[in-house]
Amino acid sequence: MTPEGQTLLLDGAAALGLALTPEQVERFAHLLLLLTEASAQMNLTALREERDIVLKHFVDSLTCLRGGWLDGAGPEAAGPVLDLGTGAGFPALPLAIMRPDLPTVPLDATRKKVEFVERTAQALGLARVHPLVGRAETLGRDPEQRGRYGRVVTRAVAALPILAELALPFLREGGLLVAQKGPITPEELEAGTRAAAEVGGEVRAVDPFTLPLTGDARTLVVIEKTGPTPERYPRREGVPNRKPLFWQAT
Ligand SMILES: C[S@@+](CC[C@H](N)C(=O)[O-])C[C@H]1O[C@@H](n2cnc3c(N)ncnc32)[C@H](O)[C@@H]1O
Repeated sequence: MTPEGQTLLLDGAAALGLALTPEQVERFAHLLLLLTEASAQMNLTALREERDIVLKHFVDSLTCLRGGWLDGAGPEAAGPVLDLGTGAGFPALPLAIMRPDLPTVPLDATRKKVEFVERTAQALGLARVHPLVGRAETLGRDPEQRGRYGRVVTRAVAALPILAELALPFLREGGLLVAQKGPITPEELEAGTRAAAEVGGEVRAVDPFTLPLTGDARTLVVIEKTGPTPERYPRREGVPNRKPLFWQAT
């Protein structure tokens, strides 16, 4: 990582109230190198410039720590953290760099992305990261996965009603979905609120903010699992996206 990239990382994290240790900066630099090398070989992420990766992947991922919603996750009684639709490992890998104590499960339907996340977590010495390949619709019905997690994080994956249907089955009651999104319309929020109620959840917080240094609009939406998810959810693969609950697919 160039000195300019390191300054952006430190400034962006500081704007979120996070002071990075030299070891964390070193791990982010290593992640940047591995991501850049792998992106030359396969279609992992659209971002190629160091500035974009640092701000729009690393700092953006760290915004899942806003509000302290992930506090309390991790111990056996609270349950691990699932990153639903992790892609090249966002937010899971930056989160694990900040919180190596948290058992974190990055999940994605695309095997080559999950293999990249697994190799990278090993190379960075992030021993509590255990990636999983598969569709959320199917894994959310697997008795080993359903109700296993204390938190689900998810960034840039789907509209809120779809996320509610895919994520809530994985959570224990009292667990939280922390969804990192761009700007959210009142219609999407309304549909997400109704979908959450349908699958056993309630919206706890809607936190609009701007991404440090870029000024891009972001929203953190937090949904608590307040009751059981009915057996019929999630619906079979592809249906939540094609026919989102209470929402017109675009
Ligand atoms: C736009 S990418 C975002 C990746 C990453 N979260 C990020 O912010 O860079 C969406 C990812 O979600 C995954 N995904 C979408 N729907 C999924 C599902 N139903 N089950 C598992 N993975 C899914 C896709 O394979 C893709 O890698």
